[in-house]
Amino acid sequence: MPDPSESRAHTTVQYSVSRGVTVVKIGGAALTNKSTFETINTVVFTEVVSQIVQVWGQQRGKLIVVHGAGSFGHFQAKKYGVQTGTSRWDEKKQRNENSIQSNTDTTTSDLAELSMGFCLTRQSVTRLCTLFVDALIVAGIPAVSVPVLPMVFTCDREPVSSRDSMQCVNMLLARGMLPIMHGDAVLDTAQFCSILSGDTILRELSVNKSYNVSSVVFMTNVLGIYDRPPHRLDKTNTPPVIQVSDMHSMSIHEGSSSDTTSGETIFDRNSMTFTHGDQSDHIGGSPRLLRHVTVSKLGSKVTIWNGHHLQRKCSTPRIALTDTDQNLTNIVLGASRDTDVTGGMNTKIAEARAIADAGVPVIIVEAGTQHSLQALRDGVAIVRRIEETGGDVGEWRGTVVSSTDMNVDCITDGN
Ligand SMILES: Nc1ncnc2c1ncn2[C@@H]1O[C@H](COP(=O)(O)OP(=O)(O)OP(=O)(O)O)[C@@H](O)[C@H]1O
Ligand SMILES: C=C(C)CCOP(=O)(O)O
Repeated sequence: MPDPSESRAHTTVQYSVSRGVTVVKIGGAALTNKSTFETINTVVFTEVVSQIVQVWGQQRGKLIVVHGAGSFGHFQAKKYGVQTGTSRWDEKKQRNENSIQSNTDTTTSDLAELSMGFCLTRQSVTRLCTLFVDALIVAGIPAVSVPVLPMVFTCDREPVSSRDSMQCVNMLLARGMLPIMHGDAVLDTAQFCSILSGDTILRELSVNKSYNVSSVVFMTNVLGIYDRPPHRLDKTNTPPVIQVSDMHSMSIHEGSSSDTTSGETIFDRNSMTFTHGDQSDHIGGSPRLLRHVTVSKLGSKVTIWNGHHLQRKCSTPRIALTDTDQNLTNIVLGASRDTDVTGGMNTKIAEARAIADAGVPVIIVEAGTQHSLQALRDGVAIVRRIEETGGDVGEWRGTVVSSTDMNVDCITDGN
């Protein structure tokens, strides 16, 4: 899409994006108190804003921020089934296909209800976005909320966006402004509406060739990916177990029946490698933080079935695992919260894998910490160091997901 204002000579400063753009997702688990309806985690929220202010001089024109929903949006989406849209009725119809009962009236009122759920979900996440953007503006950052609704729609929950549709984000970067996007309710061509997770927006931005994305940072409420759920909540939920040591394909079964996006995941051990952190990463001798997850495009034969009842194949995201560390036998992913409609850590790892597959290194780090500040300042340097030292990054704590097919040195650094 041509930009009329770009074709005229003007005196506006054009910010260079030669170094590459950093796309950061601030997870809802960090920004909000996820278990209490529409509440902010003020400590982390304030620290996140402060860290953006600290890096702004260096990152102006090279930073895109996406935030998650946390205790905003998920509750409404769950209540009204926005994530599954009309597909749940199609499923029901299929199951009852021998029934002669007409359901036209039900469908009309159900659609009205679903529409209302769509509106309420959007309003809720917009409220969080307004709080976040307001805080950034008060702190002196030219933050601009960019809704995904007109840019991205989904087809069977898979995002569809054109290169041009995201042109506006590039124009904001070039003008030295900070685009703020967020997970949202979007229109779906097959099932009326759907939910687009902030995690998936990061994948869209990274694989969309309109952007020169050099690194992606997922900030959440834990240090990174652990070999088992780091929180008590997850342990009570019958977590799925991935048998990485198994010679054959492995399967996991999600524990929570109310999570609308969880299902069965099959992992192929031939294309992901894990490197553990050192002993200091052990918390009370239990969960171990993974420092480096290596993704290989080769042999990544993986399938995810979305939804317990749908049993339908989805082309992405795809995850694959390989164990080269003899100490590691199981990776356990906690079932996502009952109120969470976007799949929790499972979705994050799947999207991180897809992004790494596209050649962009990913960092998963705890928001509002010295580790997130370091990742914001120079994520590529962290990835390089991990690649070069095999996992030794000194005091830094987090998980790097990168591709074995990717030469990190090739990522341009204009400075
Ligand atoms: N093996 C694991 N390693 C790390 N975290 C895990 C693991 N299994 C489950 N988790 C949970 O995943 C949660 C983070 O995922 P979640 O999707 O809630 O984060 P978010 O992206 O910050 O939130 P939102 O989706 O609302 O934006 C953590 O709180 C952690 O307890
Ligand atoms: C509207 C919703 C629920 C968006 C979900 O986005 P996420 O929290 O980034 O997964």
